[in-house]
Amino acid sequence: MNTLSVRDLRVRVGDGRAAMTAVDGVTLDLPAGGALGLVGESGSGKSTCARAIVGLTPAAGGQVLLDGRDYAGARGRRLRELRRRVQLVFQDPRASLNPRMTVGEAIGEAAAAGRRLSRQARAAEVARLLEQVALDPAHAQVRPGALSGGQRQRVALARALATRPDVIVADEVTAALDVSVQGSVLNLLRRLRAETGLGLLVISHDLAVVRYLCTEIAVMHLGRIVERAPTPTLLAAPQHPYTRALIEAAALAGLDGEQVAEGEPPDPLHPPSGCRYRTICPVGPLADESRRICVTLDPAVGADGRRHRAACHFVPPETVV
Ligand SMILES: Nc1ncnc2c1ncn2[C@@H]1O[C@H](COP(=O)(O)OP(=O)(O)OP(=O)(O)O)[C@@H](O)[C@H]1O
Repeated sequence: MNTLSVRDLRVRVGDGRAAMTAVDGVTLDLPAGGALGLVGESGSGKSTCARAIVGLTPAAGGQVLLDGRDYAGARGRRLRELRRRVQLVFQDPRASLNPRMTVGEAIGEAAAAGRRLSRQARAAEVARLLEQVALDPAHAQVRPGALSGGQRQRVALARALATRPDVIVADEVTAALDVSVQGSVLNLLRRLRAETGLGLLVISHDLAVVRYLCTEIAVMHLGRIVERAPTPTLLAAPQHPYTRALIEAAALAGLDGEQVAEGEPPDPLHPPSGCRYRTICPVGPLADESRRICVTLDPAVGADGRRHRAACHFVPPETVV
């Protein structure tokens, strides 16, 4: 059974001439206790997707299902329930932790949301959560400004755990940290998942991060999922040219896929006309785009050598939802 299922999610951002579809029909499934990675270069729409899942950005269409119940467009009590069950942890905990609250107050407030806890029970819960993220319970007395980046991220995770969520959406949670502490936060996430049975949706531009944490990876490009497969399969036998480019770039950069090797990412406001993968397509650029022949192995679109349609997607066999 999937804890979290996202169906055909669409999100529009920006206004007027700058309006664009940042998330364009995304479908994802996170099994209970599973770990799914969402990778793609900067601007591909990963964070917008995460924000829409927890209702921070309105969806223009689609469903966000938790145990089969749709929370897309939820308000009031249902929105609070969604945000209790799906916790979003951001790249920069300074932005999400109130600098005026002590660590204990921030975690205690989350722990007490929606249930009655005595002062004593709240303090005990804060201490338990701090221990769970490998911080000394004495940290409850300090403010976030007195902590290191790695410690702050642990506090953000403790606060997320305080609501007893089914899923944590970890959006670039190690990107702002020193390399020396990135590993310990990744280990913590892995341990928490094993200990608590939490589902993890890991959002990162860094293939090494999702490879380490996730059993399955979905690749996002210009607002769409272009490929999804179990981690070893995706890394060993990528089907989509964009996935291949991402993996090649990661190999060049020591498995950090920040920049696809083919140059600048396309401008999402003005996506390429015709086939959006033509620059990385195995066929290569064609003078006359209307004559592009699809060489994918997917019998529905390419094995018979039919032409690409104007906005054709590369559809690798068996891997795309
Ligand atoms: N509120 C907004 N107003 C206008 N454009 C937006 C807004 N939010 C996101 N976008 C645009 O939507 C696209 C997707 O952005 P998003 O942050 O989701 O990508 P991302 O893959 O998470 O990249 P990054 O890792 O750099 O954050 C980008 O082109 C971005 O500029």
